[in-house]
Amino acid sequence: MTDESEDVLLAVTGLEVAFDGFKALDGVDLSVGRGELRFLIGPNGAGKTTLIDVVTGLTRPTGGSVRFGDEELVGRREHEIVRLGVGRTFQTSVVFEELTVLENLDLAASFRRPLWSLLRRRRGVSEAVERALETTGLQSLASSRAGVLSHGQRQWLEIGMLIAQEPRLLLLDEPVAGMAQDERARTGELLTQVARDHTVIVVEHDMDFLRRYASMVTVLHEGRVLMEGSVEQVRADPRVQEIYLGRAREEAEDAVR
Ligand SMILES: Nc1ncnc2c1ncn2[C@@H]1O[C@H](COP(=O)(O)OP(=O)(O)OP(=O)(O)O)[C@@H](O)[C@H]1O
Repeated sequence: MTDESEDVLLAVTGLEVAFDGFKALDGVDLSVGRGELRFLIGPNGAGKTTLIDVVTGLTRPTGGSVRFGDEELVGRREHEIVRLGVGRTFQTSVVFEELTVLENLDLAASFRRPLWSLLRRRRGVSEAVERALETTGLQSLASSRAGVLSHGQRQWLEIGMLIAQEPRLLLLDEPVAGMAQDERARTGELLTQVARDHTVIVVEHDMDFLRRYASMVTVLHEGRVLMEGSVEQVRADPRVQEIYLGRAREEAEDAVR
């Protein structure tokens, strides 16, 4: 999927991040094509969140480059990167509980709106918000307070808030963590749907979820890309079985079978 002729949206090259001499990222190369749904896996401390933090401008790398289309992202500030069309979710929620679902979406959409359009009196729901409501299936909850949503609905709202900002690239950090089985399935469908119009990178550990919804997987280990491939290739790789699952191979094979 990532041969050189492909239309690449995100090209990470030789990325390095050091924290007090410890290399959290140690020469990461990663190329993600337009419209791809890419899964990123790796054991605790592999550098997944650090990679997302660098792409979104939260952490400054000590070396390397992050190209997003024609733009270099390294050296840019977080809000500039959002404006260029990169959106992310955090492991902690950013939803305002006292506001309704619709108000949360509207507020999120306003982050990318130019100032003049915020000052202008707006009527009704913007197209971007309408689309986000529809995609996430939250229409019937539009006027409910976000505080009453279930864990899954809240995650969908957060994804909706990203969509409302009309990004070209979405980075999602463990979107199904803590979800019940039916919510996971709904989230998998949602990601598949979102990936029809966006490029999506998802950090996710759950092998069962990957088996169902992932096509291309990148495995990070100790700050480097260990391998890339289909879910089947990744599952079959003995290095992944050993390091990713962090146990004896025999035990790991049972776990991913
Ligand atoms: N601000 C920081 N200061 C010092 N060390 C850090 C900092 N942020 C991350 N690290 C270290 O960098 C390494 C990579 O961390 P990171 O959070 O990116 O891993 P991860 O793959 O996202 O892991 P997890 O699955 O546990 O979230 C870890 O060893 C972590 O302790």
